[in-house]
Amino acid sequence: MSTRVVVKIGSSSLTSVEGGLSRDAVAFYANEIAALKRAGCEVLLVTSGAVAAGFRAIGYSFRPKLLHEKQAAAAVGQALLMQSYQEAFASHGITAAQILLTRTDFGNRKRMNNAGMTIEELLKQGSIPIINENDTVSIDELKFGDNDTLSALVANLVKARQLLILTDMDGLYTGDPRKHPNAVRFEHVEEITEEIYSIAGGAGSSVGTGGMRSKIDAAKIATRGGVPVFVGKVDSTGDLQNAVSGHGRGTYFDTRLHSLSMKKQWLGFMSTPLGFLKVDPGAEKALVNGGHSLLPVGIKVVEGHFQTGDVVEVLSLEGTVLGRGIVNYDDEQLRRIQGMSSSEVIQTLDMVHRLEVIHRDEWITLK
Ligand SMILES: Nc1ncnc2c1ncn2[C@@H]1O[C@H](COP(=O)(O)OP(=O)(O)O)[C@@H](O)[C@H]1O
Ligand SMILES: N[C@@H](CCC(=O)OP(=O)(O)O)C(=O)O
Repeated sequence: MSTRVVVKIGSSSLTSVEGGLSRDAVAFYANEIAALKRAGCEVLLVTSGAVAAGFRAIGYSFRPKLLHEKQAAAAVGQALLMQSYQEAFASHGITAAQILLTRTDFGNRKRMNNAGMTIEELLKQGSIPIINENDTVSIDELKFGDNDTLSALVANLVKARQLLILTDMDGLYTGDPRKHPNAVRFEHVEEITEEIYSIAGGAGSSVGTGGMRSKIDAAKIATRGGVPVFVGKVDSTGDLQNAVSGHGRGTYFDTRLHSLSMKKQWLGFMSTPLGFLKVDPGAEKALVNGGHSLLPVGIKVVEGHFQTGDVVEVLSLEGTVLGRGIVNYDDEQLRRIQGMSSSEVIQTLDMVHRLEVIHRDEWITLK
């Protein structure tokens, strides 16, 4: 069986000193990926670089800061980026395919399955799927924000054997090495704890977005879905193969012993919550530590408009996200019964299908 890997290349690894797209960098990564394919791997590429490739061509002298300028630059740059990849891969006899996705594509199972089937066919034909965020339509809640999260969702979708997030830093350090020269690198991270989050900072360069923090977010999504992750640097011939075989210059994140089902992955990382519930400490404990369902009695605040069967996010009274679940009531019913005991609920509503607001089987803890 061939090894299926997802490689994510960030803007910081693709830009020249002047801030534009580096064709040499594109050619280098195409060489590395072609070598991997020759060694029997199926490779998917998630790449940033559209803004970098397009901002000069559209007429800006600097990388734009405003959202609509970035989107316009990305629209010009995406075509140039693909042209570069197409040329680079063609020299290895590999056909490049473009796939543009947004967060809502993952929130909708049909669209997600369609993306999955297209990718499978491309891989079967030996092409390389090249994926970027669809910047034209991606704003605010539609946005992944950075391609790290996108790469993790893609890795889970295609059940990759490994996700390799390539960046300008050779892994996760105990602090951002740009600010803390004595910081030490982690070779392995077994579990992504609060402490790991606290040491991961934002983007180090003017071209990257999200920094190490968004890579940790991505590693969490992928490892919970059963895909191990490498975050590090690939800048010499053979580095990518070394990274795949466990000898890369970077940090390896291990998978959780029990990975989440696709249903729970969807619930936790791909769905779009239509409402928010704030719960008291008793309900928080029951949901997060006790493995229990959420009952009306623990609900303090109901926000948003949702129907039975929609996804809602549950927060503590202080606003910490505890998790997500599929709700058994619409928002109007829930406003009437919030804080009530089960017997009060039965007296209040004409018909009660299920007493639990969220059943434990339809819940994922995110805290
Ligand atoms: N604890 C840390 N360890 C390593 N790098 C860190 C850390 N905290 C923040 N960073 C920064 O994250 C940057 C990589 O993220 P980013 O600039 O978004 O790159 P990319 O464009 O590849 O996604 C590094 O250049 C580094 O300055
Ligand atoms: N979709 C945007 C990239 C967003 C971005 O900068 O991501 P990254 O460099 O991976 O942190 C582009 O192609 O320019």
